[in-house]
Amino acid sequence: MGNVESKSLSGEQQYGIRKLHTYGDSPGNSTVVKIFLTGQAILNQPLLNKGSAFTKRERELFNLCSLLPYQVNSLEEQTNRVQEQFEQLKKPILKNEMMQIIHDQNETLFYSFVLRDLKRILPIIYTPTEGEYISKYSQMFHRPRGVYLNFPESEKIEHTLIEAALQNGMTPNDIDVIVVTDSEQILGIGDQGVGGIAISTAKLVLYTAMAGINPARVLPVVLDVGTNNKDLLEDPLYLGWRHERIRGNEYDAFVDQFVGCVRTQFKRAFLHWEDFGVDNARRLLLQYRPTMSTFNDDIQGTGAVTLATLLAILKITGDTMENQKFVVFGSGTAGIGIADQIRTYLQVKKGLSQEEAAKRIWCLDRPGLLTQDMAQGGDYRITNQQRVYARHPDEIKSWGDIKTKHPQLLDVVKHVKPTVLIGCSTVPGAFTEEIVKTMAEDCENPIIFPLSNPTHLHEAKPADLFDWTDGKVFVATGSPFEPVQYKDKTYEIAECNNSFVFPGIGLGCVVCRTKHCTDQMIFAAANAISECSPSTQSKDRTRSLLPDINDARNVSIKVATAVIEQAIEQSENRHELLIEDTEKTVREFMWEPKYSEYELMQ
Ligand SMILES: O=C([O-])CC(=O)C(=O)O
Ligand SMILES: [Mg+2]
Repeated sequence: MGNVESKSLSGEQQYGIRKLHTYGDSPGNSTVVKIFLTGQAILNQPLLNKGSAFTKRERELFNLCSLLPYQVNSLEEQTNRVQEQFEQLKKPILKNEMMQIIHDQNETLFYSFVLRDLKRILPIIYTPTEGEYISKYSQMFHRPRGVYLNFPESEKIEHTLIEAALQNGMTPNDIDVIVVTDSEQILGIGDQGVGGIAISTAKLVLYTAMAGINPARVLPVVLDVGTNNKDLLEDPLYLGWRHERIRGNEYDAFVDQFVGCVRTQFKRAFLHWEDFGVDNARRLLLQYRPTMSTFNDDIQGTGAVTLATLLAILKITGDTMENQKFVVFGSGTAGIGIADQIRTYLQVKKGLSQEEAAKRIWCLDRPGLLTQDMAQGGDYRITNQQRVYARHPDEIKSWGDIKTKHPQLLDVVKHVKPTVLIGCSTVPGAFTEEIVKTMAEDCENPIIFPLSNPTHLHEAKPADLFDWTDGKVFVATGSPFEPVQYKDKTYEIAECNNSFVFPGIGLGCVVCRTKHCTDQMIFAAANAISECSPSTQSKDRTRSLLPDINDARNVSIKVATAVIEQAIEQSENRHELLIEDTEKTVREFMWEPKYSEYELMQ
């Protein structure tokens, strides 16, 4: 990483406590930023570069006069230019590439454009286009972004992380959010090796855009522990460590070294886990959750936004969570994460026992319905987290006519008569017409969420779900979909993506410096989102079940406030805050894309 100045500084001063630039102590916008760099070096720092917006005074002060065209632009004018360039490109992947170039040149300008129409830009810089970019990472690579922690260089972990913070003009203690992936299960597209760095970057872009986390105070991290993706291993352009995935004790020690460094050096950071494989995601969360402020997006984020959408629907129908029968199709990280979130909600909020709560949830995976006899050996290895939902064989016997070894989705729908069907299977088209019609026969308001990502992996298309249920369905999807025209009405489709919830949860945890991220805090977040549902607020089913993405910043304020209030109630806050001031404190914490004034650091 880095340039000559930072290397010599950090060498002299053991990672260099002297910063190249300083934004002041406030996480929000600083009015004056002091900078040690001049000339080209300042233009090469995307967090500092203003491009054509450097004022004449700053051009003199920092030796920039001959390095920039004469005209001085405002941020608004620069954003208009980006807009024109963006409109000229037709293919989403090219737009994505263009956005990366802007991001690497000038972060303020990047966020100014992103926030102009977040709803339109999000599918370009996030799901689904970011998935395409990740799968082509080594071919499309222009320049590095983020922190690459490579297994063969494990002795450098601490140095690399601290150096990355300094590059941003921060000390480790200033870092608010770290997103880490090991890329084993990226979205629904599996093991992507080093390319997974781009999911960490994309999630952090959302923290900044949607929740105002200062972009200088974040670190995107990939743990490159090898890859089992044959195509990548055979690709001569592949940029990651060409080695099969490290497992077992060596893997655990590497992760532990990383987390240990976060805990000891990055004391204020909220650690967000993204797209780990099913065997590691929950295990690591459970291991580290008791001792730090940490969160797994695929388990808790996806679970929380699904819960928020369900709560919004139940507010419309007047029904209750404990009355529902849930079928979860696809029992990987996200599927079991959702099941767990629903179950824990029923336990904590509705007073059900674990057994009573789990009984309301039927989970299927590749072989079919998860059953207890499956757990006693056989051809499918059921995990401990899935075991909670495994059904008693007697229940299946009572169904009689099952032709396959394990009941399939249609059998389950026929016999269970679910009210909620959730897809996390990455099996496109798995919710067939027959299955959906069977469900709708016995159910007044079928709730169907095909959540697999990206778009081409959805279990059903929203338009078909309306057709097959005579318009009775409540739908939410994992990737964005166009509104559906059914009979004389147009229905907005809610994107039930964890992007609605993680930025606000992270913001809340960071503002009050919570010791842990508890289940109660996640329920508070889900409830806050359900209260912002346009459909619920207007009692109009054609409106989206989840808030408009362009309203994301306001939603994040509500979510963060709810999280902090819950944290205070549980004495989890390390930062003293008065409940009355919470929302104001949250707002003041938030960074906005606007230029600060620059002074020379002496
Ligand atoms: O990134 C997204 O769009 C949602 C998510 O976490 C996943 O699919 O793994
Ligand atoms: Mg994910």
